[in-house]
Amino acid sequence: MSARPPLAHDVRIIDTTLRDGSHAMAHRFTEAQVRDTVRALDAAGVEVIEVTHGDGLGGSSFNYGFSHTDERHLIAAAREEAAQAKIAVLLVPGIGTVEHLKMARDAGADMVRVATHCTEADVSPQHFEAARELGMETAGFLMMAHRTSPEDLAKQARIMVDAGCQAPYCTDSAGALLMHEARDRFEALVAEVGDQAWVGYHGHQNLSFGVANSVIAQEVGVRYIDGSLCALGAGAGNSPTEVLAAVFDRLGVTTGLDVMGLLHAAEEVVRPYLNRWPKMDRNAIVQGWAGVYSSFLLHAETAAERYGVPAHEILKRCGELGYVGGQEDMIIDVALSLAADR
Ligand SMILES: CC[C@H](O)CC(=O)C(=O)O
Ligand SMILES: [Mn+2]
Repeated sequence: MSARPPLAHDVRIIDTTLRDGSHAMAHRFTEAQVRDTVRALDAAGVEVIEVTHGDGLGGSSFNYGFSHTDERHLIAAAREEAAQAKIAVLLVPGIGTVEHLKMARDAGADMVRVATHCTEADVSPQHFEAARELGMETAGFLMMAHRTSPEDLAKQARIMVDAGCQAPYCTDSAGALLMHEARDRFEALVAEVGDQAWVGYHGHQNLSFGVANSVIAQEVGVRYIDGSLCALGAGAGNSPTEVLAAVFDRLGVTTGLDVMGLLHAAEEVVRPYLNRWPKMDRNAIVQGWAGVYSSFLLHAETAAERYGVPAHEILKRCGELGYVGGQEDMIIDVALSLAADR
């Protein structure tokens, strides 16, 4: 177990525009976009900025999509631009390795978020151990958190915390958690590890609950909350950082964020480079409704075009079949079988 870092404010907002947003950008971030975005987030008081391929370190591949610019360069560029913010990277064991983590540390990353499916935390301990040896802050994503019970999620968080995770997250990868379902999971995590670690929440907007669930999270003791400028992220995107800042300010919950600075960052820095602004369209809503991994969206849209079947049908079928992150190749299988049925 590792001591958790002190909190500077009531909640610590972690911005993932440059990591989860990579999914929505088809992993095409340029160095200039990363530099401009980090400068704006840093100036607005964001304490932690995540920069990695959408699928984490080592994600640039045929299966997940090739990055425009090598993530080592993007991490190093982010480090140069950030005056006060820490730079975080994401690592999914099996996609990224300890070698990738060392590379990220050398490039200037201060924190790693190790992400596993919500029932598979036992693949994470060696990565937490390596991160602590490298002197990095740690957090752990329990992805697709709707797919297990609050009690089991808490047991999985315990595995991560015992391995050196300072902040296990309820990660609503499908944007599927209704408010009472989110609350039950937050409460279970806080009860299990809240005296040793910070509990985190990472939301997606597929059913529009990212911000509402963030408010519930803060109320019941969650202290790390994720957002993205312009909601830039997979599916319908993440809880917008600029909205989180405004809402918490109205609630009198301190974040250390400058609302006007974030609105500038969203409107003047991020919006001009968006090819698509994540939104609650039919495909994204089906993801939240059927509990489908948000990162499947672009893959399903590509398969839909290639095989002539609607993306929302592909996504619905992926939900029925219970596919999880890492099974992106099955999307083609589903599209082929739907095409054959026609
Ligand atoms: C690594 C994949 C994934 O995008 C992590 C995440 O943001 C989520 O599960 O929501
Ligand atoms: Mn996400």
